[in-house]
Amino acid sequence: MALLTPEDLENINRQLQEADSTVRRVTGLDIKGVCKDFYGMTPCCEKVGIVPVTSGNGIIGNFSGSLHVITEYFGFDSFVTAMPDVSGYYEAVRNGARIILMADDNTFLAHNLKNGKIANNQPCTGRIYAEIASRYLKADSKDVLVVGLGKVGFPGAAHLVNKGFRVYGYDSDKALLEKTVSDLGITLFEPENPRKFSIIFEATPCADTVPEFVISENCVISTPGIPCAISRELQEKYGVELVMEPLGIGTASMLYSVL
Ligand SMILES: NC(=O)C1=CN([C@@H]2O[C@H](COP(=O)(O)OP(=O)(O)OC[C@H]3O[C@@H](n4cnc5c(N)ncnc54)[C@H](O)[C@@H]3O)[C@@H](O)[C@H]2O)C=CC1
Ligand SMILES: N[C@@H](CCCCNC(=O)[C@H]1CCC=N1)C(=O)O
Ligand SMILES: [Mg+2]
Repeated sequence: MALLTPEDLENINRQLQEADSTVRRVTGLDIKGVCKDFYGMTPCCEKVGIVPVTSGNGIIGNFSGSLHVITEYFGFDSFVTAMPDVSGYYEAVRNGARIILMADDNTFLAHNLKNGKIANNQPCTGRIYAEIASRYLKADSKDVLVVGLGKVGFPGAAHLVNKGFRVYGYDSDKALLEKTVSDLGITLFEPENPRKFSIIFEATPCADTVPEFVISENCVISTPGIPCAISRELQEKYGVELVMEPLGIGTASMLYSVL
């Protein structure tokens, strides 16, 4: 499980603002606008209780604090409980939380206590980054390259198929790639038959997973993957619109999905 580090989350407010301006350039909407359109709901100050969890690798510095900044940025009223774990959950409910946000090393959830809806960060992240990529105003076709078909990438690829895009899929795990190609009916991307894409979605825990020969001028690379899928040098050489942010866009997607 690729866990966030406190460094990934430094100055999350600036990272969110930078990502928001890229999303606005790419789609014509800000992140809130994409979430509203995608989920058909808007928040009206729901109270969010953020509960730190000490299991496994334990509390990650900046994680709860970043969720506080992120929830407020998207118009929610949030608080981080003083206690972690069960005591923290109790505290959140007693203090009027409508939505609980908490994460162990394997699952990061949002649970709306009022309507019973529950969300998992991995599919919510995959879908929202795929949705942003699919709304690229300057796309030259409906062809999309998806690199990484795991817990985040697969739901994103499935969403793009449902939206009628022609998905070319790649994953270093050949067995997984073969299964996904047949399950989703997508096209196997073969690096030996290079071609360029104006829309690329990446969700892997490795750097430099998008090769130069698929990058077209001013293409969008929408990637929750950490570390970054392309080098700063390639980003500048091709004027790539890079939609990449470590926690906030995925969290917004979770919250809107449980409204
Ligand atoms: N920015 C955000 O909001 C979030 C980011 N993440 C990050 O997204 C990434 C993916 O997360 P998961 O889908 O849960 O991981 P996962 O392990 O379920 O899937 C990753 C997939 O990438 C493939 N892969 C690894 N190296 C590759 C390469 N060089 N080329 C092509 N495919 C390669 C693996 O075979 C695997 O199928 C992780 O870095 C995780 O930290 C996860 C959740 C939220
Ligand atoms: N238990 C810890 C949080 C652990 C979060 C681990 N999960 C990730 O790092 C995932 C979530 C989005 C991206 N990666 C705490 O409460 O401080
Ligand atoms: Mg994110």
